[in-house]
Amino acid sequence: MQYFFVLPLNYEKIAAYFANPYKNKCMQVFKFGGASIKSADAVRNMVEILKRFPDEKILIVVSAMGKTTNALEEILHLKLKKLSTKATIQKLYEDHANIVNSLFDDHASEPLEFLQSIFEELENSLEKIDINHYDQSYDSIISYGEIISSNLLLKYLELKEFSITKVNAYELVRTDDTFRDASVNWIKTKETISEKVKNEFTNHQLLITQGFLGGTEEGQITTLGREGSDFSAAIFAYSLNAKAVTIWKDVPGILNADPKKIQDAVLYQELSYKEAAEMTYYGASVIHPKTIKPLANAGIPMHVRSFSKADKGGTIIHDCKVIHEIPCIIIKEKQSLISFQLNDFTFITESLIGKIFDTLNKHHIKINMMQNTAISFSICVNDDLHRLDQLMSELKNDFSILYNTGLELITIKNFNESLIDRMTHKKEIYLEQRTRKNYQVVVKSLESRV
Ligand SMILES: Nc1ncnc2c1ncn2[C@@H]1O[C@H](COP(=O)(O)OP(=O)(O)O)[C@@H](O)[C@H]1O
Ligand SMILES: N[C@@H](CC(=O)OP(=O)(O)O)C(=O)O
Repeated sequence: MQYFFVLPLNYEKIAAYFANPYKNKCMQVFKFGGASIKSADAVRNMVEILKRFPDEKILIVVSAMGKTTNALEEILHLKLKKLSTKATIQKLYEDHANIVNSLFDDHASEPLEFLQSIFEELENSLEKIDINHYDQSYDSIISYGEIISSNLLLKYLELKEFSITKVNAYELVRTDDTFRDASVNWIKTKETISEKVKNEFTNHQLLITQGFLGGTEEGQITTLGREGSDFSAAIFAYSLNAKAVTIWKDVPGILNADPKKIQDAVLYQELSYKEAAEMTYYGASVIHPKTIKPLANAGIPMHVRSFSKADKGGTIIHDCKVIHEIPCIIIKEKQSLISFQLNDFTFITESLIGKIFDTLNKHHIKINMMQNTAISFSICVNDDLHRLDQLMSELKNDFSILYNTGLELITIKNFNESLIDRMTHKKEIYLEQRTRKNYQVVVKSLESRV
């Protein structure tokens, strides 16, 4: 008699191992987000961080400076509403020009020329946007933030005599044409990145590239979803089988709650990939939700460290067995609750739910929480007016639709009753769920009401 043993296999992990069995011991990926390059002083601080690693080959992934992406979104929306964009563009230009003048001093003329020409290009691109192709127009405009920051930082790091060159993520991270939420073609991306980047590292200590951006086979720029630069760092690390990724943030690392919202939050020194992925799934905005998977599959550790206290270790996310029992609070803002109902006492059936799911999928809307009753089906999703308008106009003939905006989704892992009381105090509860370990609630703050 023959016996067959069937083992549970993680095919992606095995494929990653065979594709690249040896860690690229000499290179790592650093990601600097908007906050870490928001001013001239912040950029000088970034230089000090890089000086701490003179013997390392580092691929630097940068986001747009400060709140540039929000400003570009505002410019796009003004343009689509046929309102004047002049003042907002001028302010964005001046914010960048002030940083350039402070950083480059006597050498500012060339970066200022670059800045002028790229802002002219931005204005020309704005003339070409097409409301019928909103997502594509969005990517063509919003991508300017990272293109500007990567070029300015390259020039500054050259001035500071680093051995550095730039590679463009929109030529290397190959995606489909799902604009605003592009999917990565991992095989092509890995091929392109390893070829190009290895080549450039033979002559340079540092490479700089844009976070958040990708590109289609046809050369159109795509974006990976808001706050997607952490994911970009993971894409590059995975493709190069880097030794580690470090994300430099304005917090000491990952805490059991956002320290800007919960005063007594405590730092995790280490987290397993699973725990970290779960936190991002529920909406911990410190890391983009797609970041952990490629790193976990390739076994690459990720450090989250403070850019203002670069001597501190922060949090390491890696393959470890630690399971934290302390409560973890995740507050996801800018939520909408949409309820689909039938007015004739028809029950909500699987086929009706199926129709809602198909439409959500078509418009790339992700559900953060859901619940059904006999005659209604409710979903909590991110406030994205453009996508939600499309969803509701497509389903309005089948359902009567109620919706509330400006809500918060609060998740408490390892909850206790006093914490639930604390978190729901002065809040109106719209939807509530609990399992043995997790508590979730959709609320509206009563204090913010007029
Ligand atoms: N659990 C958490 N631990 C640490 N920071 C958190 C957590 N949840 C949310 N945050 C927020 O994440 C922010 C850092 O992420 P983000 O603003 O995206 O950084 P960057 O844009 O610089 O990459 C912090 O300022 C903090 O307010
Ligand atoms: N600039 C993009 C991508 C990004 O990840 O930015 P940050 O690293 O500053 O969150 C955004 O704001 O969405």
